[in-house]
Amino acid sequence: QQVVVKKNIQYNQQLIDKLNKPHQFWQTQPMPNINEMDKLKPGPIQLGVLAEVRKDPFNLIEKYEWFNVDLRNEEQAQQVYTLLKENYVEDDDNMFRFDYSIEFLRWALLPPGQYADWLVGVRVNQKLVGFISGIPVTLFIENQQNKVKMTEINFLCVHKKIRSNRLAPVLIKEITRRVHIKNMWQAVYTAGIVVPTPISQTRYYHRSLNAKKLIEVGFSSLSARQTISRQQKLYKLPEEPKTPGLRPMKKKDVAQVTKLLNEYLKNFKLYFKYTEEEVKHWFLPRKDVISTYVVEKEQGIVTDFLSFYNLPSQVINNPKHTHLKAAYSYYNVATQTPIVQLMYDALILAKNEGFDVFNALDIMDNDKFLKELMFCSGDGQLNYYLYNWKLENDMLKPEEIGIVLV
Ligand SMILES: CNCCCN(C)c1ncc(F)c(N2CC(C(=O)NCc3cnc4ccccn34)C2)n1
Repeated sequence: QQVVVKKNIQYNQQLIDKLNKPHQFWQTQPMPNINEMDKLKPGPIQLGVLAEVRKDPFNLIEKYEWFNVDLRNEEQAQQVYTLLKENYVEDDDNMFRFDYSIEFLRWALLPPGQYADWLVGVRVNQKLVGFISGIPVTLFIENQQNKVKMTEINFLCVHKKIRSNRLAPVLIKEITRRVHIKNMWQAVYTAGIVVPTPISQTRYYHRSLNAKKLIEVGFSSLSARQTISRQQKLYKLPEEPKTPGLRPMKKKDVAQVTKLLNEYLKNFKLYFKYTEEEVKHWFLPRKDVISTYVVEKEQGIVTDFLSFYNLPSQVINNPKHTHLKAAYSYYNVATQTPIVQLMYDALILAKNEGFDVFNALDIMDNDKFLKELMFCSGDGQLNYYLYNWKLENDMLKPEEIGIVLV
């Protein structure tokens, strides 16, 4: 009886702390907060000093230990897969949870130049209970002069059973230390939640490909006048794409795709510059992970390409379906084909690959096709964050964002 009372007091105290000092951890970090926005000048907020970086890992509570995950090792990859499958991001109504596959995680977390100690795990008795990842990127911020080598952070996850042990802040501090040791002082990341201080608040849009399934899993709902068959007719797509010369990307297209992509991304205020090596990694088709199609004209000239990645969600206790098959718009460059036509073909290709829904953010030029192709605005908001960097005007519009994080 005493133990229960003690636990409740402790829990209530934590709630009171949260209400009194929200974002306790984030207030200690170099992120511009409201009142100092005006006096900070654009660029790094704190200048890092390599000599001052802690050489040893942060302390963990009793029995917990740091563990560098080797995703190439089948058993360790399984452990990360299971931790995420059971404990990663869910929607607000806890109906869906992301189910990133092992092959997807190898694609997302083993790019060229990756560091072995940037896939950070925490274990208790050989069981993985916490994870956070970083990959090296070169980000252009607001102009060509700000070319910043930094880390892209993702997949922060703590096992449901040990939440509020304050493990997440330690995972963030530890990966920050491992990035600082490499003499890098900035980071870029996204999250569905709002913590200090977003640089852009983007929205998800969804295009139905399999209306019946979306209703059966509760992703979509029918209003009074709507019926399933009317919805199916409304969202019906042709069997085959329209654009002549549209075909899966091959190795021989890498040089042309690299040129098209780097040229296109210069239009935005936040973008990566890709080497051919990186284009090979991020765009060459991988079954059930990434699909990329190019438009080849006469003499083998590639004028456009489209790409989308495969991120299924587990449907939590649904009698009929275990998964929602979702394709997510990745990067699309249309220099000759109208963007609406190119993306209409993307919907047809995704439907033919078996997807139930096609998701896209309102970033880059996406708002040029979202309405016309009957995307619906979702409840999901995705916030972009830059760690230790002050922008010229604090915020960027979604259409100024040129990076997609998976
Ligand atoms: C770097 N990482 C960012 C990507 C993580 N991504 C994809 C994400 N982050 C926050 C979201 F709000 C979100 N949404 C997609 C939209 C959506 O489909 N909402 C219904 C739904 C179906 N399955 C799930 C699983 C989790 C959350 C919502 N779900 C909303 N996507």
